[in-house]
Amino acid sequence: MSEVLTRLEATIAARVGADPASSHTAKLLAKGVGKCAEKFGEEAVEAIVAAASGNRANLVYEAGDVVYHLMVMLRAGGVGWSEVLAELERREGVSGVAEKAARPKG
Ligand SMILES: N=c1c2ncn([C@@H]3O[C@H](COP(=O)(O)OP(=O)(O)OP(=O)(O)O)[C@@H](O)[C@H]3O)c2ncn1[C@@H]1O[C@H](COP(=O)(O)O)[C@@H](O)[C@H]1O
Repeated sequence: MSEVLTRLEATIAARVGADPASSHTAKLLAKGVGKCAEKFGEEAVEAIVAAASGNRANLVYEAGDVVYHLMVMLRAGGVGWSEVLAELERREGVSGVAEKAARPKG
Protein backbone atom coordinates (compact mmCIF):
# COMPACT_ATOMS: atom_id res chain seq x y z
CA MET A 1 0.00 0.00 0.00
CA SER A 2 2.68 2.48 0.96
CA GLU A 3 4.41 1.83 -2.39
CA VAL A 4 1.48 3.54 -4.10
CA LEU A 5 2.01 6.61 -1.95
CA THR A 6 5.74 6.54 -2.58
CA ARG A 7 5.09 6.44 -6.34
CA LEU A 8 2.49 9.18 -6.03
CA GLU A 9 4.97 11.37 -4.15
CA ALA A 10 7.52 10.86 -6.94
CA THR A 11 4.92 11.69 -9.59
CA ILE A 12 3.95 14.87 -7.74
CA ALA A 13 7.62 15.86 -7.40
CA ALA A 14 8.10 15.31 -11.13
CA ARG A 15 5.23 17.73 -11.84
CA VAL A 16 7.00 20.69 -10.21
CA GLY A 17 7.44 23.24 -12.99
CA ALA A 18 5.53 21.11 -15.52
CA ASP A 19 2.92 22.56 -17.89
CA PRO A 20 -0.23 23.38 -15.87
CA ALA A 21 -2.29 22.86 -19.03
CA SER A 22 -1.48 19.16 -19.10
CA SER A 23 -1.17 18.36 -15.40
CA HIS A 24 -3.63 18.96 -12.57
CA THR A 25 -0.75 18.60 -10.10
CA ALA A 26 1.37 21.20 -11.88
CA LYS A 27 -1.61 23.57 -11.95
CA LEU A 28 -2.11 23.23 -8.20
CA LEU A 29 1.58 23.49 -7.31
CA ALA A 30 1.96 26.61 -9.46
CA LYS A 31 -0.73 28.30 -7.32
CA GLY A 32 1.23 27.81 -4.11
CA VAL A 33 0.71 26.15 -0.75
CA GLY A 34 -2.32 28.29 0.15
CA LYS A 35 -4.34 27.08 -2.84
CA CYS A 36 -3.16 23.50 -2.29
CA ALA A 37 -4.34 23.72 1.32
CA GLU A 38 -7.69 25.14 0.20
CA LYS A 39 -8.20 22.28 -2.26
CA PHE A 40 -7.28 19.75 0.43
CA GLY A 41 -9.92 21.31 2.68
CA GLU A 42 -12.56 21.12 -0.06
CA GLU A 43 -11.80 17.47 -0.73
CA ALA A 44 -11.89 16.70 3.00
CA VAL A 45 -15.36 18.25 3.23
CA GLU A 46 -16.51 16.09 0.30
CA ALA A 47 -15.22 13.00 2.13
CA ILE A 48 -17.01 14.12 5.30
CA VAL A 49 -20.28 14.45 3.38
CA ALA A 50 -19.82 10.98 1.86
CA ALA A 51 -19.09 9.45 5.27
CA ALA A 52 -21.94 11.22 7.03
CA SER A 53 -24.43 10.19 4.35
CA GLY A 54 -23.35 6.56 4.53
CA ASN A 55 -22.35 6.44 0.86
CA ARG A 56 -19.56 3.89 1.02
CA ALA A 57 -18.56 4.03 -2.66
CA ASN A 58 -18.38 7.82 -2.57
CA LEU A 59 -16.35 7.68 0.63
CA VAL A 60 -13.73 5.45 -1.00
CA TYR A 61 -13.58 7.76 -4.03
CA GLU A 62 -13.41 10.96 -1.99
CA ALA A 63 -10.81 9.46 0.36
CA GLY A 64 -8.63 8.95 -2.73
CA ASP A 65 -9.03 12.62 -3.57
CA VAL A 66 -8.18 13.57 0.03
CA VAL A 67 -4.97 11.53 0.07
CA TYR A 68 -3.85 12.87 -3.33
CA HIS A 69 -4.51 16.46 -2.28
CA LEU A 70 -2.77 15.85 1.06
CA MET A 71 0.31 14.69 -0.84
CA VAL A 72 0.18 17.77 -3.10
CA MET A 73 -0.19 20.06 -0.08
CA LEU A 74 2.75 18.39 1.66
CA ARG A 75 4.89 18.89 -1.44
CA ALA A 76 3.86 22.55 -1.66
CA GLY A 77 4.68 22.93 2.04
CA GLY A 78 8.11 21.38 1.62
CA VAL A 79 7.31 18.30 3.71
CA GLY A 80 8.41 14.86 2.55
CA TRP A 81 6.17 11.79 2.89
CA SER A 82 8.98 10.06 4.80
CA GLU A 83 8.69 12.75 7.48
CA VAL A 84 5.00 11.95 7.94
CA LEU A 85 5.78 8.23 8.14
CA ALA A 86 8.50 8.93 10.71
CA GLU A 87 6.00 10.95 12.74
CA LEU A 88 3.50 8.06 12.66
CA GLU A 89 6.23 5.63 13.67
CA ARG A 90 7.20 7.88 16.56
CA ARG A 91 3.59 7.73 17.79
CA GLU A 92 3.38 3.94 17.71
CA GLY A 93 2.88 2.66 21.21
CA VAL A 94 2.28 6.15 22.61
CA SER A 95 -1.19 6.67 24.04
CA GLY A 96 -3.40 9.28 22.39
CA VAL A 97 -3.60 11.17 25.69
CA ALA A 98 0.19 11.46 25.98
CA GLU A 99 0.43 12.31 22.29
CA LYS A 100 -1.71 15.40 22.74
CA ALA A 101 0.96 16.89 24.99
CA ALA A 102 3.62 16.44 22.25
CA ARG A 103 1.61 18.40 19.64
CA PRO A 104 3.54 21.37 18.15
CA LYS A 105 2.19 24.69 19.41
CA GLY A 106 0.62 27.30 17.12
N1 LIG B 1 -4.57 10.97 -7.73
C1 LIG B 1 -4.74 11.93 -8.47
C2 LIG B 1 -5.93 12.72 -8.41
N2 LIG B 1 -7.04 12.62 -7.62
C3 LIG B 1 -7.86 13.62 -8.00
N3 LIG B 1 -7.29 14.35 -8.99
C4 LIG B 1 -7.85 15.49 -9.70
O1 LIG B 1 -8.27 16.45 -8.77
C5 LIG B 1 -9.28 17.24 -9.35
C6 LIG B 1 -10.35 17.45 -8.31
O2 LIG B 1 -11.51 17.89 -8.90
P1 LIG B 1 -11.97 19.40 -8.79
O3 LIG B 1 -13.24 19.48 -9.55
O4 LIG B 1 -11.97 19.82 -7.38
O5 LIG B 1 -10.78 20.17 -9.52
P2 LIG B 1 -10.78 21.03 -10.82
O6 LIG B 1 -12.14 21.47 -11.19
O7 LIG B 1 -10.02 20.30 -11.88
O8 LIG B 1 -9.90 22.23 -10.30
P3 LIG B 1 -10.32 23.67 -9.83
O9 LIG B 1 -10.12 24.52 -11.08
O10 LIG B 1 -11.71 23.64 -9.34
O11 LIG B 1 -9.32 24.00 -8.75
C7 LIG B 1 -9.77 16.51 -10.61
O12 LIG B 1 -9.28 17.18 -11.75
C8 LIG B 1 -9.12 15.14 -10.47
O13 LIG B 1 -8.80 14.54 -11.70
C9 LIG B 1 -6.09 13.81 -9.27
N4 LIG B 1 -5.13 14.19 -10.17
C10 LIG B 1 -4.00 13.45 -10.22
N5 LIG B 1 -3.77 12.34 -9.41
C11 LIG B 1 -2.52 11.57 -9.50
O14 LIG B 1 -1.49 12.42 -9.97
C12 LIG B 1 -0.94 11.86 -11.16
C13 LIG B 1 -0.47 12.98 -12.06
O15 LIG B 1 -1.59 13.71 -12.53
P4 LIG B 1 -1.35 15.01 -13.43
O16 LIG B 1 -0.60 15.97 -12.59
O17 LIG B 1 -2.71 15.53 -13.79
O18 LIG B 1 -0.56 14.57 -14.60
C14 LIG B 1 -2.04 10.99 -11.75
O19 LIG B 1 -1.53 9.99 -12.59
C15 LIG B 1 -2.62 10.40 -10.47
O20 LIG B 1 -1.79 9.35 -10.00
